[in-house]
Amino acid sequence: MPALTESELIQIRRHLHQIPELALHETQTQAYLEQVINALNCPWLTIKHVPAVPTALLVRLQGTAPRRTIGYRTDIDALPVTEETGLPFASQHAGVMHACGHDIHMTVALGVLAHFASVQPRDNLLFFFQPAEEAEYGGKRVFDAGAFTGDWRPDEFYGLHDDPQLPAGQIATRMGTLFAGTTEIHVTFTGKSGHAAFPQKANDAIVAAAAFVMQVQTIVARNVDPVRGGVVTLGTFHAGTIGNVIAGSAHLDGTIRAFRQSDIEMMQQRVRRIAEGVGATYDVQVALKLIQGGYMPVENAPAQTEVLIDYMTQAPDVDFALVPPAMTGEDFGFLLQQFPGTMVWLGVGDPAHSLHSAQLNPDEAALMPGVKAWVGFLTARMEATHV
Ligand SMILES: CC(=O)N[C@@H](CCC[C@H](N)C(=O)O)C(=O)O
Repeated sequence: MPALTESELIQIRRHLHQIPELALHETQTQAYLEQVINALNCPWLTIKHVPAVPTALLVRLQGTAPRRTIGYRTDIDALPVTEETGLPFASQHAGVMHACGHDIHMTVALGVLAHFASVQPRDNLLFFFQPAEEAEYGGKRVFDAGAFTGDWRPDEFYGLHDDPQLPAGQIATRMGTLFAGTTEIHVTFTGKSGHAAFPQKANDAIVAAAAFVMQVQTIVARNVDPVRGGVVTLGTFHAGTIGNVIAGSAHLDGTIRAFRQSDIEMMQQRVRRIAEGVGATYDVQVALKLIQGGYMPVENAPAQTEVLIDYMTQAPDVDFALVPPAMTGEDFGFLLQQFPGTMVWLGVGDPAHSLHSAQLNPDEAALMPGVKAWVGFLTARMEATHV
Protein backbone atom coordinates (compact mmCIF):
# COMPACT_ATOMS: atom_id res chain seq x y z
CA MET A 1 0.00 0.00 0.00
CA PRO A 2 1.68 3.27 -1.12
CA ALA A 3 2.17 6.32 1.06
CA LEU A 4 0.07 9.40 0.30
CA THR A 5 0.87 11.43 -2.81
CA GLU A 6 0.99 15.22 -2.83
CA SER A 7 -2.41 15.46 -4.50
CA GLU A 8 -3.89 13.08 -1.91
CA LEU A 9 -2.38 15.22 0.88
CA ILE A 10 -3.93 18.34 -0.66
CA GLN A 11 -7.31 16.63 -0.99
CA ILE A 12 -7.18 15.57 2.68
CA ARG A 13 -6.12 19.03 3.83
CA ARG A 14 -8.95 20.70 1.87
CA HIS A 15 -11.52 18.33 3.31
CA LEU A 16 -10.29 18.98 6.85
CA HIS A 17 -10.25 22.71 6.15
CA GLN A 18 -13.96 22.62 5.31
CA ILE A 19 -15.05 20.94 8.56
CA PRO A 20 -13.35 22.95 11.35
CA GLU A 21 -14.64 22.32 14.88
CA LEU A 22 -14.06 24.00 18.22
CA ALA A 23 -12.12 22.50 21.13
CA LEU A 24 -13.62 19.24 22.49
CA HIS A 25 -16.26 19.20 19.70
CA GLU A 26 -14.09 17.69 16.93
CA THR A 27 -16.44 14.78 16.11
CA GLN A 28 -16.55 15.15 12.31
CA THR A 29 -12.82 15.73 12.19
CA GLN A 30 -12.14 12.64 14.29
CA ALA A 31 -14.47 10.52 12.12
CA TYR A 32 -12.70 11.68 8.95
CA LEU A 33 -9.25 11.03 10.44
CA GLU A 34 -10.34 7.51 11.36
CA GLN A 35 -11.73 6.95 7.87
CA VAL A 36 -8.36 7.90 6.31
CA ILE A 37 -6.42 5.80 8.85
CA ASN A 38 -8.66 2.74 8.42
CA ALA A 39 -8.26 2.99 4.65
CA LEU A 40 -4.53 2.43 5.15
CA ASN A 41 -5.46 -1.15 6.01
CA CYS A 42 -2.31 -1.65 8.03
CA PRO A 43 -1.90 -4.89 10.03
CA TRP A 44 0.57 -3.37 12.54
CA LEU A 45 -1.74 -0.44 13.37
CA THR A 46 -4.03 -0.17 16.43
CA ILE A 47 -6.47 2.64 17.23
CA LYS A 48 -7.38 3.70 20.75
CA HIS A 49 -10.10 6.04 22.00
CA VAL A 50 -10.11 7.89 25.30
CA PRO A 51 -13.59 7.85 26.89
CA ALA A 52 -12.80 10.84 29.13
CA VAL A 53 -11.89 12.93 26.06
CA PRO A 54 -14.10 11.42 23.34
CA THR A 55 -12.68 13.36 20.37
CA ALA A 56 -9.09 12.26 21.06
CA LEU A 57 -7.55 9.61 18.82
CA LEU A 58 -4.42 7.57 19.45
CA VAL A 59 -2.83 5.36 16.81
CA ARG A 60 -0.02 2.91 17.55
CA LEU A 61 2.21 1.29 14.97
CA GLN A 62 4.01 -1.81 16.23
CA GLY A 63 7.73 -1.73 15.41
CA THR A 64 9.71 -4.64 13.93
CA ALA A 65 12.43 -4.57 16.63
CA PRO A 66 11.35 -1.86 19.04
CA ARG A 67 13.75 -0.29 21.51
CA ARG A 68 11.48 2.62 22.25
CA THR A 69 8.12 4.20 21.44
CA ILE A 70 8.32 7.48 19.61
CA GLY A 71 5.33 9.81 19.93
CA TYR A 72 4.14 12.28 17.31
CA ARG A 73 1.39 14.70 18.24
CA THR A 74 -0.90 16.83 16.10
CA ASP A 75 -3.69 19.12 17.25
CA ILE A 76 -7.11 18.92 15.55
CA ASP A 77 -9.29 21.81 16.77
CA ALA A 78 -10.13 25.14 15.13
CA LEU A 79 -10.94 28.71 16.18
CA PRO A 80 -14.14 30.78 16.50
CA VAL A 81 -13.15 32.90 13.49
CA THR A 82 -15.27 33.62 10.40
CA GLU A 83 -13.17 32.73 7.36
CA GLU A 84 -12.47 35.53 4.88
CA THR A 85 -10.18 33.77 2.39
CA GLY A 86 -12.73 33.34 -0.37
CA LEU A 87 -11.18 29.93 -1.13
CA PRO A 88 -13.37 27.39 -2.95
CA PHE A 89 -12.73 24.95 -0.09
CA ALA A 90 -13.38 27.50 2.70
CA SER A 91 -14.94 26.47 6.01
CA GLN A 92 -18.46 25.10 5.75
CA HIS A 93 -18.99 25.65 9.48
CA ALA A 94 -20.25 29.19 10.10
CA GLY A 95 -18.03 31.19 12.42
CA VAL A 96 -15.38 28.47 12.77
CA MET A 97 -12.11 28.30 10.83
CA HIS A 98 -8.78 26.48 10.79
CA ALA A 99 -7.17 29.89 11.25
CA CYS A 100 -4.22 28.37 13.09
CA GLY A 101 -3.44 25.78 10.42
CA HIS A 102 -4.29 22.64 12.38
CA ASP A 103 -5.64 21.24 9.08
CA ILE A 104 -2.04 21.43 7.81
CA HIS A 105 -0.76 19.78 11.03
CA MET A 106 -3.23 16.88 10.74
CA THR A 107 -2.43 16.34 7.06
CA VAL A 108 1.31 16.17 7.71
CA ALA A 109 0.68 13.71 10.55
CA LEU A 110 -1.47 11.53 8.26
CA GLY A 111 1.26 11.67 5.60
CA VAL A 112 3.88 10.48 8.11
CA LEU A 113 1.53 7.83 9.50
CA ALA A 114 0.71 6.58 5.98
CA HIS A 115 4.41 6.18 5.23
CA PHE A 116 4.98 4.01 8.30
CA ALA A 117 1.79 2.10 7.54
CA SER A 118 3.45 1.08 4.27
CA VAL A 119 7.00 0.56 5.63
CA GLN A 120 6.85 -1.00 9.11
CA PRO A 121 8.94 1.10 11.52
CA ARG A 122 11.71 -0.41 13.61
CA ASP A 123 10.57 1.30 16.83
CA ASN A 124 6.96 1.61 17.90
CA LEU A 125 5.29 4.82 16.78
CA LEU A 126 2.46 6.55 18.61
CA PHE A 127 0.40 9.17 16.78
CA PHE A 128 -1.68 11.43 18.99
CA PHE A 129 -4.48 13.37 17.29
CA GLN A 130 -5.14 15.86 20.08
CA PRO A 131 -8.36 17.80 20.56
CA ALA A 132 -8.48 21.21 22.17
CA GLU A 133 -5.17 22.98 21.66
CA GLU A 134 -6.59 26.49 21.26
CA ALA A 135 -8.53 26.22 24.52
CA GLU A 136 -9.37 23.55 27.10
CA TYR A 137 -5.84 21.99 27.08
CA GLY A 138 -6.67 18.68 25.46
CA GLY A 139 -3.13 17.30 25.81
CA LYS A 140 -3.24 17.55 29.58
CA ARG A 141 -6.77 16.13 29.68
CA VAL A 142 -5.71 13.04 27.72
CA PHE A 143 -2.60 12.62 29.85
CA ASP A 144 -4.65 12.97 33.06
CA ALA A 145 -7.06 10.33 31.71
CA GLY A 146 -4.14 7.87 31.80
CA ALA A 147 -4.01 7.38 28.02
CA PHE A 148 -0.20 7.38 27.80
CA THR A 149 0.46 4.30 29.91
CA GLY A 150 1.66 0.76 29.19
CA ASP A 151 2.22 0.15 25.47
CA TRP A 152 0.89 3.64 24.81
CA ARG A 153 3.61 5.44 26.75
CA PRO A 154 5.93 7.41 24.45
CA ASP A 155 9.61 7.56 25.41
CA GLU A 156 9.87 10.81 23.49
CA PHE A 157 7.38 13.11 21.79
CA TYR A 158 7.56 15.35 18.71
CA GLY A 159 5.21 17.81 17.07
CA LEU A 160 4.98 20.82 14.79
CA HIS A 161 3.19 24.10 14.39
CA ASP A 162 2.81 25.93 11.10
CA ASP A 163 4.28 29.42 10.70
CA PRO A 164 3.08 31.67 7.87
CA GLN A 165 6.10 33.95 8.30
CA LEU A 166 8.52 31.21 7.21
CA PRO A 167 8.94 29.95 3.62
CA ALA A 168 6.70 27.01 2.68
CA GLY A 169 8.27 23.73 3.75
CA GLN A 170 10.99 25.20 5.98
CA ILE A 171 11.52 23.46 9.32
CA ALA A 172 12.63 25.71 12.17
CA THR A 173 13.26 25.29 15.87
CA ARG A 174 15.78 25.99 18.62
CA MET A 175 17.40 24.45 21.68
CA GLY A 176 15.54 25.29 24.90
CA THR A 177 12.35 27.33 25.11
CA LEU A 178 10.44 27.61 21.82
CA PHE A 179 7.03 28.95 22.92
CA ALA A 180 5.68 30.85 25.92
CA GLY A 181 3.51 29.50 28.69
CA THR A 182 0.09 31.14 28.83
CA THR A 183 -2.82 31.75 31.18
CA GLU A 184 -6.33 32.64 30.07
CA ILE A 185 -7.95 35.62 31.78
CA HIS A 186 -11.75 35.65 32.16
CA VAL A 187 -13.16 38.50 34.24
CA THR A 188 -16.60 40.00 34.85
CA PHE A 189 -17.13 43.36 36.58
CA THR A 190 -20.64 43.84 37.95
CA GLY A 191 -21.93 47.29 38.90
CA LYS A 192 -25.46 48.63 38.53
CA SER A 193 -27.21 49.55 35.29
CA GLY A 194 -29.27 52.72 34.90
CA HIS A 195 -30.24 55.66 32.72
CA ALA A 196 -27.38 57.40 30.89
CA ALA A 197 -28.66 60.73 32.20
CA PHE A 198 -28.40 59.72 35.87
CA PRO A 199 -24.94 58.22 36.43
CA GLN A 200 -25.19 59.03 40.14
CA LYS A 201 -27.96 56.42 40.42
CA ALA A 202 -25.98 53.68 38.65
CA ASN A 203 -22.50 52.13 38.85
CA ASP A 204 -20.89 51.92 35.42
CA ALA A 205 -19.20 48.54 34.80
CA ILE A 206 -17.64 49.84 31.56
CA VAL A 207 -15.70 52.53 33.41
CA ALA A 208 -14.36 49.93 35.87
CA ALA A 209 -13.48 47.47 33.09
CA ALA A 210 -11.79 50.21 31.08
CA ALA A 211 -9.63 51.04 34.12
CA PHE A 212 -8.71 47.36 34.37
CA VAL A 213 -7.75 47.29 30.67
CA MET A 214 -5.44 50.27 31.11
CA GLN A 215 -3.93 49.17 34.42
CA VAL A 216 -2.96 45.67 33.27
CA GLN A 217 -0.85 47.32 30.56
CA THR A 218 1.54 48.33 33.33
CA ILE A 219 2.37 44.69 34.10
CA VAL A 220 4.61 44.21 31.07
CA ALA A 221 5.82 47.81 31.20
CA ARG A 222 6.64 47.90 34.94
CA ASN A 223 6.74 44.38 36.45
CA VAL A 224 8.28 42.09 33.83
CA ASP A 225 12.04 42.04 33.29
CA PRO A 226 12.28 43.76 29.87
CA VAL A 227 15.04 41.40 28.79
CA ARG A 228 12.74 38.41 29.32
CA GLY A 229 9.50 39.96 28.00
CA GLY A 230 5.86 39.08 28.45
CA VAL A 231 2.38 39.69 27.03
CA VAL A 232 -0.95 40.71 28.52
CA THR A 233 -3.60 40.87 25.78
CA LEU A 234 -7.34 41.29 26.29
CA GLY A 235 -9.04 39.96 23.18
CA THR A 236 -12.69 40.51 24.11
CA PHE A 237 -14.64 43.27 25.89
CA HIS A 238 -18.41 42.79 26.04
CA ALA A 239 -20.65 45.25 27.84
CA GLY A 240 -23.87 47.14 27.44
CA THR A 241 -26.81 46.98 25.07
CA ILE A 242 -27.47 50.57 23.88
CA GLY A 243 -25.81 53.98 24.13
CA ASN A 244 -28.26 55.52 26.57
CA VAL A 245 -28.17 52.78 29.23
CA ILE A 246 -25.29 52.52 31.69
CA ALA A 247 -23.92 48.98 31.54
CA GLY A 248 -24.36 46.96 34.72
CA SER A 249 -21.75 44.39 33.79
CA ALA A 250 -18.71 43.99 31.58
CA HIS A 251 -16.94 40.77 30.62
CA LEU A 252 -13.40 40.52 29.25
CA ASP A 253 -11.25 37.59 28.08
CA GLY A 254 -7.54 37.65 27.54
CA THR A 255 -4.22 35.92 27.88
CA ILE A 256 -1.01 36.27 29.89
CA ARG A 257 2.25 35.02 28.32
CA ALA A 258 5.89 34.65 29.32
CA PHE A 259 8.76 32.25 28.73
CA ARG A 260 9.36 31.40 32.39
CA GLN A 261 6.79 29.81 34.66
CA SER A 262 7.91 32.10 37.53
CA ASP A 263 7.14 35.17 35.38
CA ILE A 264 3.72 33.76 34.45
CA GLU A 265 2.89 33.26 38.13
CA MET A 266 4.04 36.78 38.98
CA MET A 267 1.88 38.19 36.14
CA GLN A 268 -1.13 36.15 37.33
CA GLN A 269 -0.66 37.67 40.77
CA ARG A 270 -0.48 41.22 39.34
CA VAL A 271 -3.68 40.68 37.28
CA ARG A 272 -5.41 39.42 40.42
CA ARG A 273 -4.27 42.42 42.49
CA ILE A 274 -5.27 44.93 39.80
CA ALA A 275 -8.73 43.32 39.43
CA GLU A 276 -9.22 43.48 43.21
CA GLY A 277 -8.03 47.12 43.22
CA VAL A 278 -10.46 48.06 40.46
CA GLY A 279 -13.25 46.31 42.37
CA ALA A 280 -12.48 48.37 45.50
CA THR A 281 -11.93 51.66 43.66
CA TYR A 282 -15.09 51.52 41.55
CA ASP A 283 -17.20 49.56 44.05
CA VAL A 284 -17.95 46.80 41.53
CA GLN A 285 -18.02 43.05 42.07
CA VAL A 286 -15.22 41.16 40.41
CA ALA A 287 -15.38 37.52 39.25
CA LEU A 288 -11.91 36.60 37.95
CA LYS A 289 -10.79 33.27 36.53
CA LEU A 290 -7.16 32.62 35.58
CA ILE A 291 -6.68 29.29 33.78
CA GLN A 292 -3.28 27.93 32.83
CA GLY A 293 -4.42 24.34 32.24
CA GLY A 294 -1.65 22.69 30.24
CA TYR A 295 -0.21 25.76 28.56
CA MET A 296 3.25 25.48 30.08
CA PRO A 297 6.26 26.99 28.28
CA VAL A 298 7.30 24.71 25.40
CA GLU A 299 10.75 23.50 26.42
CA ASN A 300 12.61 21.50 23.80
CA ALA A 301 14.56 18.70 25.52
CA PRO A 302 18.34 18.92 25.05
CA ALA A 303 19.15 15.37 23.84
CA GLN A 304 16.23 14.91 21.40
CA THR A 305 16.49 18.47 20.08
CA GLU A 306 20.23 18.19 19.43
CA VAL A 307 19.64 14.99 17.42
CA LEU A 308 16.76 16.60 15.53
CA ILE A 309 18.70 19.76 14.70
CA ASP A 310 21.69 17.66 13.57
CA TYR A 311 19.44 15.62 11.28
CA MET A 312 17.51 18.59 9.84
CA THR A 313 20.71 20.58 9.27
CA GLN A 314 22.43 17.76 7.41
CA ALA A 315 19.52 16.30 5.44
CA PRO A 316 20.03 17.47 1.83
CA ASP A 317 16.31 17.82 1.12
CA VAL A 318 15.38 19.74 4.31
CA ASP A 319 15.34 23.55 4.42
CA PHE A 320 16.15 24.19 8.09
CA ALA A 321 16.53 27.38 10.17
CA LEU A 322 17.30 28.16 13.79
CA VAL A 323 14.79 30.68 15.16
CA PRO A 324 14.26 32.75 18.33
CA PRO A 325 11.43 31.85 20.75
CA ALA A 326 7.88 33.12 20.12
CA MET A 327 5.05 34.24 22.41
CA THR A 328 2.64 31.71 20.93
CA GLY A 329 1.31 29.20 23.43
CA GLU A 330 0.88 25.44 23.05
CA ASP A 331 -0.35 22.81 25.44
CA PHE A 332 2.29 20.54 23.91
CA GLY A 333 4.37 22.34 26.57
CA PHE A 334 2.61 20.20 29.17
CA LEU A 335 3.37 16.95 27.31
CA LEU A 336 7.02 18.00 26.93
CA GLN A 337 7.14 18.30 30.73
CA GLN A 338 6.10 14.63 30.94
CA PHE A 339 8.10 13.21 28.01
CA PRO A 340 11.27 14.63 26.46
CA GLY A 341 10.98 15.81 22.88
CA THR A 342 10.91 18.66 20.45
CA MET A 343 8.48 20.98 18.76
CA VAL A 344 9.29 22.65 15.45
CA TRP A 345 7.75 25.24 13.17
CA LEU A 346 6.76 24.27 9.64
CA GLY A 347 6.86 27.27 7.29
CA VAL A 348 3.63 27.74 5.30
CA GLY A 349 4.64 30.87 3.36
CA ASP A 350 1.84 33.39 3.89
CA PRO A 351 3.75 36.35 5.35
CA ALA A 352 0.90 38.83 4.77
CA HIS A 353 -1.21 37.05 7.39
CA SER A 354 -0.56 35.98 10.94
CA LEU A 355 -1.80 32.86 12.67
CA HIS A 356 -5.42 33.38 13.81
CA SER A 357 -6.10 35.72 10.86
CA ALA A 358 -9.46 35.21 9.08
CA GLN A 359 -7.47 35.48 5.83
CA LEU A 360 -4.74 32.97 6.66
CA ASN A 361 -4.04 30.90 3.55
CA PRO A 362 -1.16 28.45 4.15
CA ASP A 363 0.74 27.35 1.05
CA GLU A 364 0.02 23.67 0.44
CA ALA A 365 3.50 23.32 -1.04
CA ALA A 366 4.57 22.92 2.62
CA LEU A 367 2.77 19.58 3.01
CA MET A 368 5.14 17.20 1.24
CA PRO A 369 8.38 18.74 2.63
CA GLY A 370 6.79 18.55 6.09
CA VAL A 371 6.01 14.86 5.65
CA LYS A 372 9.44 14.09 4.19
CA ALA A 373 11.30 15.91 6.96
CA TRP A 374 9.50 13.92 9.67
CA VAL A 375 9.71 10.59 7.86
CA GLY A 376 13.46 11.17 7.34
CA PHE A 377 14.04 12.23 10.93
CA LEU A 378 11.99 9.43 12.49
CA THR A 379 13.69 6.85 10.27
CA ALA A 380 17.13 8.18 11.27
CA ARG A 381 16.07 8.29 14.93
CA MET A 382 15.00 4.64 14.78
CA GLU A 383 18.36 3.67 13.27
CA ALA A 384 20.33 5.45 16.02
CA THR A 385 21.73 3.15 18.68
CA HIS A 386 21.63 5.71 21.53
CA VAL A 387 18.42 6.72 23.29
C1 LIG B 1 -0.22 28.18 18.55
C2 LIG B 1 -1.31 28.98 19.14
O1 LIG B 1 -1.77 29.93 18.53
N1 LIG B 1 -1.74 28.60 20.34
C3 LIG B 1 -2.69 29.33 21.09
C4 LIG B 1 -2.85 28.71 22.47
C5 LIG B 1 -3.85 29.44 23.35
C6 LIG B 1 -3.71 29.10 24.80
C7 LIG B 1 -4.79 29.70 25.68
N2 LIG B 1 -6.12 29.46 25.19
C8 LIG B 1 -4.59 31.20 25.83
O2 LIG B 1 -5.25 31.98 25.16
O3 LIG B 1 -3.76 31.60 26.65
C9 LIG B 1 -2.19 30.76 21.23
O4 LIG B 1 -3.04 31.67 21.30
O5 LIG B 1 -0.97 31.00 21.26
